[in-house]
Amino acid sequence: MLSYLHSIIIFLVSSFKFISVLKEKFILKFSSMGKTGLSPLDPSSFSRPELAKVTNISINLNVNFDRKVLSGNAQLTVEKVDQSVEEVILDSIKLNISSIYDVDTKEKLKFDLSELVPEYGSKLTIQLPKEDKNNYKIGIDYETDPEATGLQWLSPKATAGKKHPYLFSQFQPTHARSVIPCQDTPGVKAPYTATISAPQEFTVLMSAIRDDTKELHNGKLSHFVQKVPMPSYLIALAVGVLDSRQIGPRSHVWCEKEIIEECAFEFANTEHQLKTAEELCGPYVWGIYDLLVLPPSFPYGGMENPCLTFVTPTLLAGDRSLANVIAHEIAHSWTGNLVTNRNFEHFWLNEGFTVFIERKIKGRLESSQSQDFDAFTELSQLNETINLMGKNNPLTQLIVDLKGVHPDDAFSIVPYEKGQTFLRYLETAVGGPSEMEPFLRYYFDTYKFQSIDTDKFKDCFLQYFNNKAIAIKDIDWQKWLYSPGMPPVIPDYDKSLALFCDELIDKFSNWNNEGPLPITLEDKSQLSTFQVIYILQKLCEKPSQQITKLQALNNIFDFDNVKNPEIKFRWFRICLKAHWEDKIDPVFNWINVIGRMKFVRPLYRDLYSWEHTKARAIENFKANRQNMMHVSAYTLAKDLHLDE
Ligand SMILES: CC/C=C\C/C=C\C[C@@H](O)/C=C/C=C/C=C\[C@@H](O)CCCC(=O)O
Ligand SMILES: [Zn+2]
Repeated sequence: MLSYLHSIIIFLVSSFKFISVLKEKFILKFSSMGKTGLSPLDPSSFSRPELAKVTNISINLNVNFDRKVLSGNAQLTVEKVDQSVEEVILDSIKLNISSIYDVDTKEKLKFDLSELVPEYGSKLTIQLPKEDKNNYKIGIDYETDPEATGLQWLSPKATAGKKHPYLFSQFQPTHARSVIPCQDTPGVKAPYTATISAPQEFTVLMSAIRDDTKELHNGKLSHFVQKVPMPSYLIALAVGVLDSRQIGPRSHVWCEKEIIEECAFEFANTEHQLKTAEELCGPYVWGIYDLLVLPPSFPYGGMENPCLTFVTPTLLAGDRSLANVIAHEIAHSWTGNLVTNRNFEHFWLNEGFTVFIERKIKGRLESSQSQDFDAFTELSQLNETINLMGKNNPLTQLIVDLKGVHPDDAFSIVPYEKGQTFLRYLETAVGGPSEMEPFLRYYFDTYKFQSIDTDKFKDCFLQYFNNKAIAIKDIDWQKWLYSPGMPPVIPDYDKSLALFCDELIDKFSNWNNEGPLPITLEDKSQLSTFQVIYILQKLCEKPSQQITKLQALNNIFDFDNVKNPEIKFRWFRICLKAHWEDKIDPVFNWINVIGRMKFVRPLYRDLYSWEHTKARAIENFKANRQNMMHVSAYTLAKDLHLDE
């Protein structure tokens, strides 16, 4: 009787398991997220790589500056993962597709382009050739829309040279689909090749190794190869009249000729940073590490496009003080580019790790005090951001739910700073850098060329440190990963570089505006750029200051004429908070030139929240939005409540 019962139980359990597996397979295969058709594995993509996946991308495109379009074709190698499927699903936004075919047989293939879902694009379903084989080569002839969200077409007047147009891309998070029909999810990695034809005088650069350039009678063809599999968001393209200068054994800096000297000087330490990163992380697999300094409208500080980091010219402080952004982009060569977040819900795996490594590079090249000082300063910025977003806002969690939320709307410094704080906490728990750094190399080696989620990292960490059961047993993973607001534990950072700054801030705050300002030129001469930034950051977070006090501070620091954008930005914010009318025009002049959202968005928000400048801010945005990249115009419209 007992054994009979036992058999029934085993039968029920295994049937239950079998049904669950079937159910899971069924759900993965047929479910779509509501009416949108977005993937259950990546809420920002229509693609279903778990059924049929793209394993290679090859593009042939012609650059037409007059029409602002790229036209040509993409050839995708597709592998069936589930042998029963008959189609492959891709992402696209406003691609004008003329034909889809089997590259080997030239047979036309049926396809269906779904209705456009704003910001996500259209699901492109392609019927695979009937022939049963492992790999299919699908050709797609198409051209991009002049408003492609991943491209910025600049008129000559928006460049330094003022003579030639310029084109650059920014594909992260989901804009590759506006240029290439592809599985636009970081869960899919593929090598790529590209042949780009452009007018003769232009240089074409991509996030790949350029292996050939052919002069044609009416232009030139540039050919690129990226052998390392990478996600679509790392494909990048720039076309401009460019100059270059070698800055290291594997590095050139590219930019317009007007700023080549400045760029070569500013980024002269790139090879030191690369070597330090390799000591920390392991071999650099991408061959070359070039930098492209873009025109000022580029929306981010830097973008880690493999082989060719894109950077904003706002890093050109003249004193190499902002080179930490280069350390950040170099660190991405491992964190993000080699080991990649499976979808953008796990973006902290890309960015938290990158900031953590960036600061370690700084620690080794400068000092552990400056490494901690950066973390401490940014903690203050994190606090400001979380207050703005709301302490209970689910988007302040490390792992976020992006169902129905576009990644461009979720972006903030939270995954960066809360992520690095978590890693610092883990490092302390396991016994410090001498324990954590070998683990990091093990982690990169274990997951190189893969896309992973947080569970994979957690498993790897727990398995690696299983000999430290007592040390790691109190880690509250749930709280760190899923609770909103500030990090649950703030590390005990070295604050020695903050002490003198805090003294000066107190002196300034306690000064009643009578007698001389108790901060002198001698005090100023003792401060590093980062200490000045820290002081201004703290003043930004305080209630508004009296304009006369700010004038006195300006007499010492000459903030009005400072070149460093990190200083200028915080100074402008303090001035706007004080309702200092003289500063309104300089602020508008600045935000009409630079496009880096880190600076432009808070300044627009400040202008909007001051009744006196609100209407002008809206009017100014409307007049300039056509000169902005899609992501900037899209997010600013929301900041200014114009999307309601
Ligand atoms: C929780 C966040 C969820 C999703 C965000 C995913 C992608 C964010 C997307 O909007 C693209 C980000 C691109 C970032 C590129 C560079 C940044 O590191 C720059 C940081 C700011 C700056 O320095 O200007
Ligand atoms: Zn980054």
